Amino acid sequence: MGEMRVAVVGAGGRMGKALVGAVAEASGMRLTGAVERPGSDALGKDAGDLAGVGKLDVTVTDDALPVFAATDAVLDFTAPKATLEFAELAAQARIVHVIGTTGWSEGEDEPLLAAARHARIVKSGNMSLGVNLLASLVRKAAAALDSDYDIEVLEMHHRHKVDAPSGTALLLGEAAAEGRGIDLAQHSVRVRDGITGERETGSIGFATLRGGGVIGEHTVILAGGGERIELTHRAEDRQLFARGAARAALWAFDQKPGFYTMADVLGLRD
Ligand SMILES: NC(=O)C1=CN([C@@H]2O[C@H](COP(=O)(O)OP(=O)(O)OC[C@H]3O[C@@H](n4cnc5c(N)ncnc54)[C@H](OP(=O)(O)O)[C@@H]3O)[C@@H](O)[C@H]2O)C=CC1
Ligand SMILES: O=C(O)C1=N[C@H](C(=O)O)C[C@H](O)C1
Repeated sequence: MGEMRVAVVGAGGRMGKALVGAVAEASGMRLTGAVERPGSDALGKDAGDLAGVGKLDVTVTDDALPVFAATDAVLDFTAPKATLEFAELAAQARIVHVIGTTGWSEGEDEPLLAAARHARIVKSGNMSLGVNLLASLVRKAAAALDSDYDIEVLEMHHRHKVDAPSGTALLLGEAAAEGRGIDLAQHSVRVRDGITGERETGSIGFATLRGGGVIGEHTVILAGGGERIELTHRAEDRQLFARGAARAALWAFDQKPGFYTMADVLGLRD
């Protein structure tokens, strides 16, 4: 194979710009398309200039169809509604669709399973090696410690983040639930307010902080009688996620159509 052709959707966003930078610096791929929504200020601009990495001769467009028809992979960190639309196009074009979008409501991402019959989808709430390794550690810790150890997931992000709990917090909560052999949806406590009553044994709690420019910080706490274990990841640069997405695209190119996660890409499935 020659260089892989890669397009970025949401190219004017925080992650979109980081993704354009990651594709530009990666070997084995080149940027061939950049998409934003109709009305965006980014339309008509050069994607490289917009990302601060110099001209790449790729103009940002709102017409996704021809972009998808002329690319091998799409990197998509946008919003759930947009990602579902892009998934249909990626399935029609039978290409790789790397999805970092978070903020999915219960069942909303199910159409992605149908799209994965034709596309190679890699979806994860966090594309970093560190968080996916952390998820393995959380699964092990939750399996090793019984429900005398209360599990809480704490996260902090920048003031612009629109969804909570973060995709990463949910991924870590899933890992804890898997370790415990329970269903997260049945045992999660996502908000506490007022007279909540005592903590229910075996529940998995979530707490959300928002402020400033924090890229992403997550701690899983296992609190027992007389001791507390805390497993923490701190992201210091968005490029971490963008490089992970580029790596996922290269990996997925050689796979059959299907639905994959970063644990598959990184060989971390236990
Ligand atoms: N999995 C991971 O590793 C990571 C995931 N994320 C997730 O990525 C997503 C984006 O985050 P972030 O970059 O900070 O957010 P931004 O709001 O900065 O970027 C999202 C971009 O997508 C654009 N967009 C929305 N709808 C469409 C559409 N229909 N067509 C084309 N473009 C569209 C937005 O345009 P406009 O602003 O004009 O609406 C915006 O430019 C979030 O869900 C976030 O949680 C973030 C970091 C890491
Ligand atoms: O919105 C963000 O910024 C991030 N979102 C992802 C999430 O919801 O977990 C990943 C990362 O923490 C940054």
